Amino acid sequence: MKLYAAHLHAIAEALQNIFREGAYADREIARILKADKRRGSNDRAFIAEHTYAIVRYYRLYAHLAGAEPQTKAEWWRLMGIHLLLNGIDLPDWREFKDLDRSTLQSALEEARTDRALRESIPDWLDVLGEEQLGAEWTATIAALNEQAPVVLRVNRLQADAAAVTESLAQEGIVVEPLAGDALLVTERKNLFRTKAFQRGLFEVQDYSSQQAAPALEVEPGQLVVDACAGAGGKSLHLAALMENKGRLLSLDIHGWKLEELKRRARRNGVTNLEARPITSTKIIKRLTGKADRVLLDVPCSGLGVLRRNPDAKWKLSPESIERVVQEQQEILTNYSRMVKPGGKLVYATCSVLPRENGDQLRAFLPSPAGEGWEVEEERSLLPQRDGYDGFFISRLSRTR
Ligand SMILES: C[S@@+](CC[C@H](N)C(=O)[O-])C[C@H]1O[C@@H](n2cnc3c(N)ncnc32)[C@H](O)[C@@H]1O
Repeated sequence: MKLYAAHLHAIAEALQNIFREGAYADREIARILKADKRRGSNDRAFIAEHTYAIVRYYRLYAHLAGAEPQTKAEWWRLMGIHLLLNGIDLPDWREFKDLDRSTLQSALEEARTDRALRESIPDWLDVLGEEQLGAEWTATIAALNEQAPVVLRVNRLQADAAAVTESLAQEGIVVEPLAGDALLVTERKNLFRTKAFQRGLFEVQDYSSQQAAPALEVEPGQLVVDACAGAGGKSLHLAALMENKGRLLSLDIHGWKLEELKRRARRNGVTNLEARPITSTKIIKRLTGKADRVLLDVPCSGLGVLRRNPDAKWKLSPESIERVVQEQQEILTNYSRMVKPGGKLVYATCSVLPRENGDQLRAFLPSPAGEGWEVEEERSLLPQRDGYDGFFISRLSRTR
């Protein structure tokens, strides 16, 4: 494989911004790719793939390099280590002069005996993961370091699986049916430029995440509240399941996320959705006892989606997890009031930690707010077992 210095410059710049300036990996990679319009799709794929891979294995590579990179030359050395360990021969450039594959391989063998180092995660996270998941943690964290499969959800308001498959095939993109409305993309391509995407025939959504909206068992005509709607991945799915009938209220504390949701709703042909920012407790109070269904896709550590956001492991801390656990309990306590007797609620996270998942239900049920509630279903999806993002989906019903 021929290496281009311009690509490595771009990767080094992205890494510097992610690790030293606190940039989010996905946004930084998008920015870097946009900055030079002359690049072809292979160049873009190379830059994105290797930047993500280095973010994923940053701790391990820094260990092998002997220090955390600060200068440009040190970032080049780290990239050299990554490329060599992935079987890519290095050109005779001065930045790579003292790197040798067999020396690196033996250092790697030694490092691999330490799980936190091998999986490139902070020590505190390794301790927490084992405490929370026991023997399952080793396989879970290894699976979370793999590349995520790309999955689509057919937008049933405007198409069916056959129409999406056919439209994508015309643009050279092959998909395979999974279950439900999910299609697996077998080759990485820019899906957002396709006609089918622009016409709102599908959304890109992980298979695990696609299980959340159906779990709420919505019916056309109901009043459904998506209380942590964000940019609306699950709201769009709920609208499709409601067949655009009834009322879907999409709430979030961040109005700017709802602006994105509205754009997506228009593209998806959704007509029964109202997006409202939560600016005070009034909106929740007014809905007390009114909703047939409430989805709580709560903020979480994101530990189930490390495949997609590998930089999260460097941005999380024990304190940030504590804070989010507190917020989740508050949201469950306050927002469950919106459900009417006989109604249902789904509590979901993209975390693998029981602390953010089942434990939250166990804390809620005996509390005053949990009176009259029952758990109907609880599912923990794990990447090594189920093949997709780590997710937790539970359905509760309000009996009185
Ligand atoms: C996991 S994300 C939601 C993702 C979204 N449901 C989707 O499918 O695309 C959690 C969302 O909760 C929002 N949030 C955080 N605290 C909140 C609160 N107290 N009330 C409502 N939304 C909140 C965040 O802004 C974020 O958009």
